[in-house]
Amino acid sequence: MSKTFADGLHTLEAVSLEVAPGEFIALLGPSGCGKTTFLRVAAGLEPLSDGRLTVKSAAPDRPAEIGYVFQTPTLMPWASVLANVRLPLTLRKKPRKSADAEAKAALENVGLADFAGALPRQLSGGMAMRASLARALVTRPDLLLLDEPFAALDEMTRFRLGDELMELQATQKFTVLFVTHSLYEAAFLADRVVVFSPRPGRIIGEVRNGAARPRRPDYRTSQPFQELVEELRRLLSGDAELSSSPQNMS
Ligand SMILES: Nc1ncnc2c1ncn2[C@@H]1O[C@H](COP(=O)(O)OP(=O)(O)OP(=O)(O)O)[C@@H](O)[C@H]1O
Repeated sequence: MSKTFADGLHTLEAVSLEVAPGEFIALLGPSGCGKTTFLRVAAGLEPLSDGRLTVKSAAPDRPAEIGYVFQTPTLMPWASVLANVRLPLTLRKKPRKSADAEAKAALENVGLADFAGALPRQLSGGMAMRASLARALVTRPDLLLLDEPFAALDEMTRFRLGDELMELQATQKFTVLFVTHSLYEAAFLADRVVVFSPRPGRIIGEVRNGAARPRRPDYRTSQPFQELVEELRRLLSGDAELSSSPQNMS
């Protein structure tokens, strides 16, 4: 698929990617190469200029369900955490009682069961991101799109949320497209890291990580992990804007 915006900006060029159900894909690339645009196209928020993109549903009787997590949690500040997480179900006209039950279960899955009645401003950054994740998962999506979800968080919280995301995916089996600037985060989380060129974004390579998932935190200090990061660094070398310093390790 390719994407050129109305103002003529050619953003994605002949991107071809096939993703298997349950696969965890990390998208890496220099700033402005079109990673967010790629997610927006996948979510149906942005039309394509050329080519096609299909998201298949796991169930034959309904269209594919897609969840989207943004870099900032984008919670409604006036509504409780429960109401925020319930929102996608409310928009689907799900009866209140079952919507509440499902939203509570989603909050429990992300460790926020005790904060259902809290307002977003009462949450830490990591907790707000957990609530955002619960809101995206409450519809049980086939495909979860995450756009640098942990970028604004401190390093320990990034580590913890990465571990938790991996656990959630292991039990709920959704497919993931995860945009990040951190090669460490990509190498830790993904089955496959797809690397984009500078704009117009093309796929210039991909690195597979066959380590069993969910990976334990100590995988981050293992030799295979370090080698994978090096391979990614080599693939990206020359991309000055790509952050690859150890403090971004996740
Ligand atoms: N609606 C739009 N109209 C015109 N240009 C746009 C639009 N949305 C994004 N762009 C441009 O497309 C290019 C790619 O943007 P995009 O946000 O997809 O890149 P990115 O790889 O996610 O960047 P970053 O890593 O900095 O978040 C940028 O130059 C951006 O300004």
